[in-house]
Amino acid sequence: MPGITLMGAVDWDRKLFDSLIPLPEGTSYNAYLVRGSEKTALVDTVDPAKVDVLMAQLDTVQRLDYLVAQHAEQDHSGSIPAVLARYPGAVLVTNPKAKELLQEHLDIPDDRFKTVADGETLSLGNKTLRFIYLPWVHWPETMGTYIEEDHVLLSCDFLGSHRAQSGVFAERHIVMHGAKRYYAEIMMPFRGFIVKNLDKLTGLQIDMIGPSHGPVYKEPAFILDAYREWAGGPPHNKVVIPFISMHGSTLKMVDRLTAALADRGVTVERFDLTTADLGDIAMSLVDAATIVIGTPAVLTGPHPKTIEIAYLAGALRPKTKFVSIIGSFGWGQRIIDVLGGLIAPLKAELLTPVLAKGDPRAADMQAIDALADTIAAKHHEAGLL
Ligand SMILES: Cc1cc2nc3c(=O)[nH]c(=O)nc-3n(C[C@H](O)[C@H](O)[C@H](O)COP(=O)(O)O)c2cc1C
Repeated sequence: MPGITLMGAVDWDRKLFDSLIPLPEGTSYNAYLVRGSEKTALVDTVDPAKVDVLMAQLDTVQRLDYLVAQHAEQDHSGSIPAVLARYPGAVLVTNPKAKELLQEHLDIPDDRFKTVADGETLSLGNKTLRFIYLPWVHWPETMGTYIEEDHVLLSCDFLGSHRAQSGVFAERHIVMHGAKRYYAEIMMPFRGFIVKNLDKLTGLQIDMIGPSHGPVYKEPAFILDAYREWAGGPPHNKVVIPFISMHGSTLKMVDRLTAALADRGVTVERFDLTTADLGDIAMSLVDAATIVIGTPAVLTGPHPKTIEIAYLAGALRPKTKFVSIIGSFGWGQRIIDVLGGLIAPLKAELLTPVLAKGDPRAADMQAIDALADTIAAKHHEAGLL
């Protein structure tokens, strides 16, 4: 797009995001240079680990009038101090909440800031930046920048993807995996805000979307539609079973439940927590109607690997309607108390758990079949099956 240049850094080698979720396709930190007839603005910077890449790109930019900070998180804001030091006359443009966070995180002096209101515009001459607050996608201060003359939306983390690639633009079938993984980990807890922010964008003509991670969308409709479905659509006729088994008893119950659900027309996605990728589990949770956690008793409670996943599910708050727990114990346990508390934020209905003492017997397997019956009936009642 004339006058708008993608800058920033592609991070092919980063292994984890938030020191938690694996990045099988890498990621990128996008900055955008917008040159108007009178002024030049840079929108966002890069993770400090890549500051040299951005600085080399800026060798072609003699004068920078504005540096726009859409988001105070360090993977976009961490190189702001270096850019401000290079351009002593540049004004840091952001919203009041982001200013507060930037000062707390990066100690930027007060006199470098200009704060903007929701909807306020900033003229660069023949290009006008309109700032659109997009709160809670995924911090309280996040905002986007709409370039009015070009109908381009720089959407911040909203609508982004974890994907490193050599080209600028997104290909739908290639980007969707990284976009859904990104949504699941970063955006899903804020589903209500996502729907509101999508509504806020509906009046705008948007011909192109430049997110802060991953490739640029030349045909933005598909990512907007995907977000609408992920955040606001109904869950699918699907049960996610994250499980672990030390000696095989819980595994037998998981196998039985998988088969019984398949017989009843319910899709199952299983994750053995000894090897499963947290990002894959998070993606699977996006549209799961039901979660069943499988665990043996370990040191009174559930296996620690299932504690992590129950906590994560509770924190990510997918649109899950039903939950249950299956597993095996030896002599005494508090599995339901512990896991039940962790998944409580889901506000899902707890279907009667099945815990076998030792190796599961016929009665335990019948209880598993009954759980499958209940799940199928619940999905049917909810109009999913
Ligand atoms: C390290 C360890 C700790 C255990 N702690 C408990 C416990 O606190 N309470 C209990 O009822 N069973 C406990 N057990 C027994 C297992 O829960 C039991 O053997 C169960 O059947 C194992 O299921 P699995 O075959 O799916 O691993 C423990 C087993 C192991 C190996």
